Amino acid sequence: MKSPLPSPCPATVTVRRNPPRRARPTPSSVIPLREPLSSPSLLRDIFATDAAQHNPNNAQHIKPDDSPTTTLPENLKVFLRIRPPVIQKGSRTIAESKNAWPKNPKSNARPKAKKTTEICVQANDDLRSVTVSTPQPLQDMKRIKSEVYEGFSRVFSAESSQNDVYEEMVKPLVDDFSKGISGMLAALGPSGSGKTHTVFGSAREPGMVPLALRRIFSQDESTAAQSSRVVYLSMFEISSERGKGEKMIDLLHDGGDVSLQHSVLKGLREAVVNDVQQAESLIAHGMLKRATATTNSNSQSSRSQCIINIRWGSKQGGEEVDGNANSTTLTIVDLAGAEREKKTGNQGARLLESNFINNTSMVFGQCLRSLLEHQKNRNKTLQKHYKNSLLTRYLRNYLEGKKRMMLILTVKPGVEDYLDTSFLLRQASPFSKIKFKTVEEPVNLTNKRPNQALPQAGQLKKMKFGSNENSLITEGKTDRRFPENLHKEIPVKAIEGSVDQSIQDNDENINVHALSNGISGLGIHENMLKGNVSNLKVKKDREYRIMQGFSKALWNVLKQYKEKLEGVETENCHLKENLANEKTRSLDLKNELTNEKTRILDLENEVKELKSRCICSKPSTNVLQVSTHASDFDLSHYQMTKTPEVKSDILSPSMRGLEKTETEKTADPSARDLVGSFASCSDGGDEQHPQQLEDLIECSDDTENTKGSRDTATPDTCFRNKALLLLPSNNSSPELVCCEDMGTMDIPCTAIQSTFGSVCINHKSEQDALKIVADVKNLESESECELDGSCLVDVFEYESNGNTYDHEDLKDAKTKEELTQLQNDNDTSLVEEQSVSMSENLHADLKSSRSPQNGGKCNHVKEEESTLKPLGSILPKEGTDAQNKPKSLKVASCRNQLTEKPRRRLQPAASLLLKELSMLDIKDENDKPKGAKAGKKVTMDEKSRTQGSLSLLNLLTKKT
Ligand SMILES: Nc1ncnc2c1ncn2[C@@H]1O[C@H](COP(=O)(O)OP(=O)(O)OP(=O)(O)O)[C@@H](O)[C@H]1O
Repeated sequence: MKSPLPSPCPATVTVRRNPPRRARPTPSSVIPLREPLSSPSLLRDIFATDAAQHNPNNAQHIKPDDSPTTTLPENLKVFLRIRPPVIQKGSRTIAESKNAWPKNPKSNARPKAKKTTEICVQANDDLRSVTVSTPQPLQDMKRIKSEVYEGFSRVFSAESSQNDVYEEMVKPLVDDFSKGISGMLAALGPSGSGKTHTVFGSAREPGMVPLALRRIFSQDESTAAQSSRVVYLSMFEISSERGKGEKMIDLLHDGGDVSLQHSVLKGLREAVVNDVQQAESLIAHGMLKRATATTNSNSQSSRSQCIINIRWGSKQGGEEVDGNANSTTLTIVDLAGAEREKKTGNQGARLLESNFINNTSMVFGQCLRSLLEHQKNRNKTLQKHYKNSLLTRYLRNYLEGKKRMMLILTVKPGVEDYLDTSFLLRQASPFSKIKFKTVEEPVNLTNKRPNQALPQAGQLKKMKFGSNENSLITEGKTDRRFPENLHKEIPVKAIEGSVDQSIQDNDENINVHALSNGISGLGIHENMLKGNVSNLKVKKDREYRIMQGFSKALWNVLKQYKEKLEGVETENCHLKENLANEKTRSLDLKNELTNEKTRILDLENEVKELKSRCICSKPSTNVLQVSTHASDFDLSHYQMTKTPEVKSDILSPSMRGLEKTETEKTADPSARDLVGSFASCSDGGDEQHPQQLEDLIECSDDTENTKGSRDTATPDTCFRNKALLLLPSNNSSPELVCCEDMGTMDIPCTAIQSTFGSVCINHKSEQDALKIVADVKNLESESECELDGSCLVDVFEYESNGNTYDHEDLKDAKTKEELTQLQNDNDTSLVEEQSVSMSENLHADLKSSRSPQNGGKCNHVKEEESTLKPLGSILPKEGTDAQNKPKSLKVASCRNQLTEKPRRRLQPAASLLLKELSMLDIKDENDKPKGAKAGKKVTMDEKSRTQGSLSLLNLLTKKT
């Protein structure tokens, strides 16, 4: 029945998966290829075994000593079985027809068998590897022609019989089981691949379970120890509970729900099996109860994981004596087959079942993968995947490599099953590298291990003599039936008390004889009591050691905790101290903060007080008098009346902007329009000078630094609220020049104090300013004072302080005579000195400010040119001969300042002095007119001069 493999694709390759191991296989993993066993050969083997067991000297299978055996590490054996392909034959397949096990009556429907001729899996000649050919449609996509999976202990082809599988796979397991080594065989594979067929088989082709039972019983019957051994059989399934939880059902006994608690099955009853027939009938009974259903893949698909346990027991005096849960067990697991939803088309409850099945298969695989990775790299922790399903929890010891297990993978060879097959092989073939290092205690078939077979002291109370039928497993221990009179607890207690006393006294020789005498009436054999006593002693001793170890461990743990506690307490103390310090610090800081706040408040109050004082006093300082000439603008004509300190401080920076070389001066006609915004403070008093000085310096510096960019910039804000009144010395029209556009400038007031008195002018527009100028000029013309040809201009800067100044006050301005009167009141000598020093300072400043760095040009002036307006263009000209008709003006501060403060005496004095200077006509001295007339005039003038003015004149004359 060979089906042709698909033709190889030239563009594809063959991939070798899981290549053969380099290490030599362990002897136990080498399974000699044998011919299928015939009945005679089986019998021969059985007889050989029996002979060995009969002959006490032949220890081939039975170990004489009771010591635990540590087996060498061996690899997990992974077998692969390829089931025959499904060939449609009527409504039944050939394979199905062979399966003669009783079917679950609930599932009668049969899926449509697909007719298939193409196969994708084929066992290789070495019988240890398999080649999986990629179906033609998938070859181009996967670019793999075929995959070779290696490392199997044996690959069973579709032609292999159940006996072949048994001989190669299960027989060694059963043999080891007979030796007292537990083992487990699990069948894995997709749905319908033949797991159940392999495990249980059919009447015609019995599977591994019946074959193993036959083997076991055939051995048991032929041994001399027949009377001392009992085979217990249990069978249960783990299925999904409506897709939510998992439940365990005892398949051999009706209505028995089983639960797993701490690796111990509760509620599972074992059946004592005496012969093969009984065992097979029990299995058949369990199979009928097993949950199955019809799916697209399998007409009788298992919907649960089925576990069969075959356990060795012992008999004493013709009655079975329970061992314990650790007794040798052979476990065979038939997992439900993984399903693809697409393929099975499951829905509803079936789909939930399918999810559960797939999940269990997945967890099973995860456990083994984790074990493999852990063994490959010990640094990788062994993941506890086993917790994720009931089956893996139950099989934990096997899945963690503590007990020996085998795997049989079943696959379907059809092309349509390629995906399932290749997936399973890829996942499971590496499991063959898993190693087991099992520690097993061999079964003493000749009853040489009474401690395992005999009941323990604690169980004696429960022991009841009874029939050797089914026994109920409770917490892993089987109840035994003892005679009723054993319920008399006095002898039992006497035994226990005696043993306890002996252990306490460390008395090795327990008076078993006395004990046996004490209970001789019960008919219990002395040997049995001896065994029990020694067993009890060992147990007590073990418990004592365990408790000792436990108490030591507990003591160490407590010690560590105590140390930790002490450390924590010390740390706590430190933290508390730190906290206290921090609290103190925070309090100090709070106090400091409060003090600072108080200080700030005090300072604020002080500032307020000072401000209020400043507003009240409003001294009009920094009045600059500038003398200019219409034809030749010369800074030397500018003079200023101001205290020397303030003048030098404030004017110097501003004057720097006025630097200009002589050539440029003449070349630049705008020089005559120069507005020296020699700003000064009028309301800050002496305390505010520094700030304003800074502002001025800033302006000047900025101008120097950003010379280019300032051309297009807005006027310097430093000169906001500043107005300049220029009266040229050539008696041309006075010019009012503002630093900013008067139309937009928000000037609350401008106060101009003329030399004839104090005037306060409130104007908000250019027109107002012009009016003021006109008014001042009128006043001058009306006055009888002599004009000396020089032009006195005061530059006044004010700041809005809320005061209002009435324009009409200008009319109340005092006449020049009144001013002169005031001037006379002043200390003329002081005035003269100050005037001289200021004049000198001014000259010095101007000279120093004319540096070639800025080409002698006044940057500030340049900036302001666009916004400054020559007064000549907006004021009517009153005269053309400036030399003959000099005019004098003064800009004054607010009225309220004048009322509070005495009038400035320096200004009139300075004006007078300047007037005198102008009258001197120093220039004319060089070409002094000859004659008595001229000399006479001079003499007359000299007479009218004061002593101070004379000295000043002398000084100036010397200078010039
Ligand atoms: N090696 C084989 N020889 C003959 N028939 C086989 C073989 N393997 C499987 N079959 C048949 O194939 C059908 C499905 O097999 P089986 O029920 O054992 O699959 P399964 O893997 O247990 O499926 P599921 O996981 O769904 O229970 C059965 O009718 C069985 O008789």
